[in-house]
Order: sequence, then structure tokens, then C-alpha cells
Amino acid sequence: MNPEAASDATTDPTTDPTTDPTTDIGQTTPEPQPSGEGGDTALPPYDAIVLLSFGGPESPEEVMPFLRRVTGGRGIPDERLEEVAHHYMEFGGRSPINDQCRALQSALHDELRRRGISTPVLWGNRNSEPFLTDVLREAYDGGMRNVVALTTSAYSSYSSCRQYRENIAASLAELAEEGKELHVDKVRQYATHPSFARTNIRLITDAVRAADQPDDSKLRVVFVTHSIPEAMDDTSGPGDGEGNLYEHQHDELAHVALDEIGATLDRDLDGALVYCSRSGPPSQPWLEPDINDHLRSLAEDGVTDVVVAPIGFISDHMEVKFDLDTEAAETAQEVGLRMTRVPTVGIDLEFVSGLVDLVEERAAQARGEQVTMPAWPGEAMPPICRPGCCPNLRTALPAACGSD
Ligand SMILES: CC1=C(CCC(=O)O)c2cc3nc(cc4[nH]c(cc5[nH]c(cc1n2)c(C)c5CCC(=O)O)c(CCC(=O)O)c4C)C(CCC(=O)O)=C3C
Ligand SMILES: [Fe+2]
Repeated sequence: MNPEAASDATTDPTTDPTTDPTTDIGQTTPEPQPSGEGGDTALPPYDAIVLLSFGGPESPEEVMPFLRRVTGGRGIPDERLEEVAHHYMEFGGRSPINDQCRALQSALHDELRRRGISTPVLWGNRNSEPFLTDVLREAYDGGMRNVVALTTSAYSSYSSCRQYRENIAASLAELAEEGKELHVDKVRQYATHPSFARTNIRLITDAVRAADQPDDSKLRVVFVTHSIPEAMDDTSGPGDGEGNLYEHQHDELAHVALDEIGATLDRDLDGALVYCSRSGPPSQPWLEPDINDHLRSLAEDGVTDVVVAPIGFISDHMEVKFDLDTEAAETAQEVGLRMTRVPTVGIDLEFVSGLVDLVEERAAQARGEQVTMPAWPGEAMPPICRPGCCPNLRTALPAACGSD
């Protein structure tokens, strides 16, 4: 059987009873498995899992080369680059993102071993060492031929999905020129996987409780994510839909989060989805409102407490440390708002366990097995991206892990 054709045969998530979202909220500790430590089961057909991330500088000398690599040919104004370089310099030239990837790599390793699976977890980046190409070359030299990639971006858009698929295709092409042929599959985008929603909702619920503002009209939940150009959002999604999937996935998560938190705490909470980290020329429209503008208008409306939930990010990297914990926190203080920042899902056990479920799901699909794809809120994203989804609006480049 052709495993690629079979792996598209998945259960319709809209009619599948296993997508029922209403159970298990707050369950954080996975059931202990009899297999315990060690692990002697493989994860066929895969020889390795590669955690694929954005990358970041680890010293002041690495900051400018990193930024040039990120923005190469993308029309980001020099002033914006200088400004972002300053953000990194304020943190000693070291982004926290690589350490967070090391921690996630290790947490994934632990969860796999707990399930008795011995498959190694590698880690490679798009914009800094360890570069994906080098990691895949090392994997090949170590005898590995079939790898599954798991990215650190949950949502659907060019920047958070297809661009990684282009990176994989470029690495595979480079290695093929060296005579090293590998196959790479990718775990589906997981913004709509229940473990991602449930972990976020539990963390936000805890933060609302801790904010200790019993007056519903004085507290707001501020959901925040990375802004992207409107044109990128307009074209985000599988290509057969209406676009705007990036914004829509965030909106849906924000809505179910408000409902669930309200039900858990018996409150009637209000909130909004806002954006941070805009770049690009001012003439180009990006998703709005900016979090800082939003905080100012909340203060004018008599709100006293904000719970800032960074649902767009999976770890406390620079966008969170600078744009939220530094800049937005300053704005909040300036306008007299008490601000609580919710932790990102990071290496929370429930989240990590969900990622390993997704890796196991992808392996089963690659073996041609029928699997259900749990999804909440919304629909499961396809494990093999469809032609033209989340397009590159600049240059058409080859992308791996798709049917195009
Ligand atoms: C959707 C999205 C995510 C996904 C959310 C996620 O995966 O978490 C993400 C993640 C990240 N973005 C990051 C850093 C940067 N992003 C930039 C620029 C841009 N991001 C964009 C979008 C996204 N970016 C876009 C449309 C641009 C414009 C230029 C372009 O089209 O490429 C620039 C250039 C300077 C600037 O203009 O800011 C930098 C330095 C880091 C590393 C942080 C660290 O070092 O800790 C991470 C994880
Ligand atoms: Fe970014």
C-alpha cells in the first residue's frame, strides 16, 4: 500500500465523537504506563523525530548575522532591524529560545521513554545553529533515512507553517546533492489539537484566579499573538477555504477559553484577541490592534486588571520577554493597569504529552493505519498540506510535506 495516499485517509473531525472537547479539562498528569523507563519500542516508519524551530542568537556577536538571515530580502526597514537588535542586546545578546528548545527536546524524550518508545529526538533551526541541514546530515550519517518533523509553531500561516516546509525542502535538496537521500514528514499544525487548548485554558484559569479581581467588568483576558501582514492572513489556510485561518484559529481558541474559564470560575469574563511584534514598513497593513494600543483603551474604559495570555507562542522567547514582559508591561504600568502574564505552554506535561500523541498519530498515518484526529476547537489540520495552502506571496519555492 502506498503510505502517502493512505495517510490522507482520516476521520472527519467534525463528525468524530472523539473530538468532544468537554472532558478532561484540568487533567495534567498522564497515567503512568507499565512500560516505565527505558523504552525498546520503535516508532515505525520513523528513525528520528526532529524538533524544528526558529532559532535565535546566543551571544552579542550572533545578533546581526541572525537578524540578517531572518530578514534576508523581506523588505524589513533598517530602523526596525536596529530596534530589534537593541531588544536582543538588552538581554545580553542571548535569546531564550534555544534553551527552551533544549528543554522541550528533553521533555519530549522523557515522554517518549515513559511510553516505552526509544526513537531519538533531534533539534534543528531555521535561522541559527544547530541548522536543520546539519542536523539532517548527521542523522543520515548515523544511518537514519526517515524522519518526522515537529515545529515550534502551532498555527497555520506562511511564517508558521509553509516557511518551515520550504526550509525542509531546501535542506533535503542540499543533502541530495551530496548523495544523501532522506524522507521527512511533518506533524500537523497543532493549534487545534485539544491538548494545546486545554493547557492554555488551564494556565489562563489559574492566572485569572490569582489576579483576584472579583468584579467581571474590571478584568479583561487579553489574548495575544504575533502580528502578520494582512495579506499573509488573508491567504492562510488549506487553500480551499476562505483564508484568514491564522486569525480564525486564534479567535476560536480565545472564544472557547473565555467560555471554559467563565464556567470553571462561575464568572462572565470579557476578552479580546490582539497582536504584538509587528514589523514591516508602516505602509503595509498588519493584523491589529497592537497590544499596547489595546491596553490604553482598556484603561480608558475603567478596566483595572488584565490577564495577558500569549496563546500565539509556545515558549517564553523574545517576543514574549520583550514585547510582552517589557514593553506591554511598561504600557500597563503607565496607564495604571495591573497586568498578569500567563505562562506559555512550554514544557507543561499535558502539552508535551499532546505533542507525543501527535507524533504517534503521524507515524500511524504514515504506516497507512486509520486514525482519528482529535481536534478542538475547530478542525484538525491535514498532516500533508494541500497545494497552494498558506502560500509564499513573494517567490514560489519548493516545499516538503505537501501534496503539491
Ligand atoms: C507567525 C510568526 C511566528 C510564529 C510564532 C512562533 O513560532 O512562536 C514567528 C516566530 C518568531 N519570530 C521570531 C523573531 C523574528 N521574527 C521576525 C520577523 C517576522 N516574524 C513574522 C511572523 C512570525 N514570527 C513575520 C511575518 C515577520 C516579518 C518578516 C518575515 O516575513 O520573516 C524578525 C525580524 C525582525 C522583526 O521585524 O521583528 C525576528 C527577529 C522568533 C525568535 C524569537 C527569539 O529570538 O526568541 C520567533 C519564534
Ligand atoms: Fe517573527
